[in-house]
Amino acid sequence: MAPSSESPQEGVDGESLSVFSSKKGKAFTNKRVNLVLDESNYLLWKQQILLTVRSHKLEKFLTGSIKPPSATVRDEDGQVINNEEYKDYVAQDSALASWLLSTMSASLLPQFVGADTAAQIWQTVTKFFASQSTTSVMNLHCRLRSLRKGDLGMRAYISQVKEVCDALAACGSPVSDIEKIATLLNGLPIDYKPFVAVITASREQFSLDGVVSVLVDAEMQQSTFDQFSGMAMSANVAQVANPGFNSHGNANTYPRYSGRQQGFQGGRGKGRSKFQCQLCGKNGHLVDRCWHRFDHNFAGVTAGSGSTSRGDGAVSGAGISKLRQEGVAGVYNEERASVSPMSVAEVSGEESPVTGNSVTETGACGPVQSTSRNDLSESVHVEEGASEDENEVAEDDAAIMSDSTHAAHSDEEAGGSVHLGRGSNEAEVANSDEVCPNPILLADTGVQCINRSYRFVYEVGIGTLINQTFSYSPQEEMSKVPVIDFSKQDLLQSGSPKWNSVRVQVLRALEDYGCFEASIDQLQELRRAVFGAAEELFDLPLPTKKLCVSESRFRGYMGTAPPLRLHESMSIDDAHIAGNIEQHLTNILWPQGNMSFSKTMVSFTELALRLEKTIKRMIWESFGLEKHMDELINSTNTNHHLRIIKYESPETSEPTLGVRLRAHCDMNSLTLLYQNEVDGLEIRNKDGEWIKVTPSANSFVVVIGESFSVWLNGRLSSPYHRVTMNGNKVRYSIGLFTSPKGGYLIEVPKELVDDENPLLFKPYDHDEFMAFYSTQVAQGALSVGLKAYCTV
Ligand SMILES: O=C(O)CCC(=O)C(=O)O
Ligand SMILES: [Fe+2]
Repeated sequence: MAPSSESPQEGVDGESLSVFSSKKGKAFTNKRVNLVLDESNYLLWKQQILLTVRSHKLEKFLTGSIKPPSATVRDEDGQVINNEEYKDYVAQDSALASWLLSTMSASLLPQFVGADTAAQIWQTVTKFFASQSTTSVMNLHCRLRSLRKGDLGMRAYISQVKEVCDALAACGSPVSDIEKIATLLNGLPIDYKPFVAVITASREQFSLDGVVSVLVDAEMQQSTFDQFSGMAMSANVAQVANPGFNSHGNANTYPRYSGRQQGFQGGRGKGRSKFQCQLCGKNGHLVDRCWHRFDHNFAGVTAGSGSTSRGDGAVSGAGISKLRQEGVAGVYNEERASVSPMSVAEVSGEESPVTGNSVTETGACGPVQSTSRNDLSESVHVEEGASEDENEVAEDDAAIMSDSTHAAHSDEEAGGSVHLGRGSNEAEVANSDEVCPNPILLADTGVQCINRSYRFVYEVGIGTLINQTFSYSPQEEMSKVPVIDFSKQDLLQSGSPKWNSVRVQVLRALEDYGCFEASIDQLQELRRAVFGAAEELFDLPLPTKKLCVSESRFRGYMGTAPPLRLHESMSIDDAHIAGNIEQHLTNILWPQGNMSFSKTMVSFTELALRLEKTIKRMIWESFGLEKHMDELINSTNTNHHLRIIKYESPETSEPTLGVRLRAHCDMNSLTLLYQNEVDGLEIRNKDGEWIKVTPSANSFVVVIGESFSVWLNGRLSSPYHRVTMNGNKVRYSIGLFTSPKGGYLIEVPKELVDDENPLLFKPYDHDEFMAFYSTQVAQGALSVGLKAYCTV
């Protein structure tokens, strides 16, 4: 006979009742939080408690909004009997109350004497900290106002601001995002003025995370620029391409430009929609730029998603499954899921969380003279300081002024060894008889981590998987650009196992680094001749070299300008066209002829071109764009620009010791670089660390450019790179830079657009963009980079 309540369902809803079972209560009391409440950590404690309690649907017990059922009920005979539901209620409430007390430090416990229910305890704790807070609210506000960055690192400074804001929130005096932004900006040194101006003058308000992102990048730029004596910080502004704003207030005059503020938040990958922070769950930034990260304890919370975040930055519960579902590549573990502080884990191949289209690390460096079309077609080298001679470029300013978009994302996957099976998609792989990748691996450290191959299969859904074993070691993976062997490329047939195997590696390398080393045996045979020719060229008298001029800016000879003579280059457009090298280079420099020079450079160009085509084809195939192949190949068949660069050995007294070519992204589609034995190229990885590229004698370094990234709707990103040199040897490098041909509209293939991956970029003409870009730069405006230029 089921007892009926004396006052049936009073204040008790069925759903809540369902958790009253003592069984569940028991499970709940076992739930541990890793933080003990003391005088200093109320906010963190409260977060954890609330999330845990909510996940058990017991919040009403805390707030007191649930009323206990009647203690007695009448049975069918009208006899008063004890109400089982009441007993359950008391059991549950007591379990919660005692659990709450167990999360408090002993010094606080006396405050709770007499508080018997969860609601009473909650009230007491809230009051206690509120009353404590009132005494300190004023102090905290004063402190907030007086915070200054000073010599603190940017992250430490942001952490301080956050701490005080959190303390204020804990005292019931929350600080709005606008106030937080104002505080952050207010405490910056004068050097950051240009950035502050950009943020405050932006038509669309920056989000807090956007500001954090800008500041973190600004600091990095600052340190890059510190290496250049006498360089005005304001010069950097020109690189802060925040759509919708420029120093002349006229960036939006360009008709196709949307003016939407997406600067500082662009990024790499599939689509804005998935660009979601793993910590706070908000869209538009990833965890490394999340305001919530800036706690001492790396606290963060995904309130909306119901995941619990702990003081050590752990993300658990729903957070884990969310990360896993989305293929986030941070190292995590079921029990103690921690996202590495520096891990800007790629959420399904997201676009750069860091700088998007806005902040470049390069920095503008003074006026650019030419504004004509075709002036710049790859990374744009900008002069610092006026050079008297049109053909002379201040050496360190072969500084590159590109619409740099940096992809600071980090896939920190620890390793294991994976054997890929066959299958056309994830499901097939899973059903395959062959070994299929496991989504979770156990790394050497014993920590579970995401298996990159699994994610790869899942995301790319490639048609045929190759039986291949990949082994991962985190150290190796993050410290060295991948090397891919193309030596048998002539034997490679699209679709052959060898081809597919290389293709997989290419895609992965580009996803992870935006570049790789392509080793190709044939290159070794050309090596001596190539660098002999380069030496011969730059050894020519200056007046002879200056004979090589071009209508295009940054073509022909660009020499060094005093006082620093550390960089010169010779460039030729359309190097792939038969006879161009001989006609426009050799015959000018050596009127008497120089067959061996021509032959060497032609052979080199041919080899590079073959490789370039192979790589492009592989990329398109990886994204299922085969049917566009002819069109795509055609559109990039021209505009192969060959540049031979000489980096003079540094002089020890030289103030800019180190950086020879500033950090930049290439704006063209693909760059192939070949260097002599003197290393110097560095690539910035997803963790923001510079890693040395030490290519072998038979390797090209292949770097993806912005244009390709746009074409692929943001699927791959162009990496920052730079050249640093400290030795006493001369460095030569030769680059083949491929750009889309002018007059051709680069349009994102419809295969790359769907609900998950909305169209990010409008069709654009590369030459038109370059003309627009160089005009902007010449005007000293904030440069709108390629992605901002054609963003939807
Ligand atoms: O010399 C090198 O290795 C890099 C050159 C480069 O990045 C460029 O010219 O865009
Ligand atoms: Fe470059």
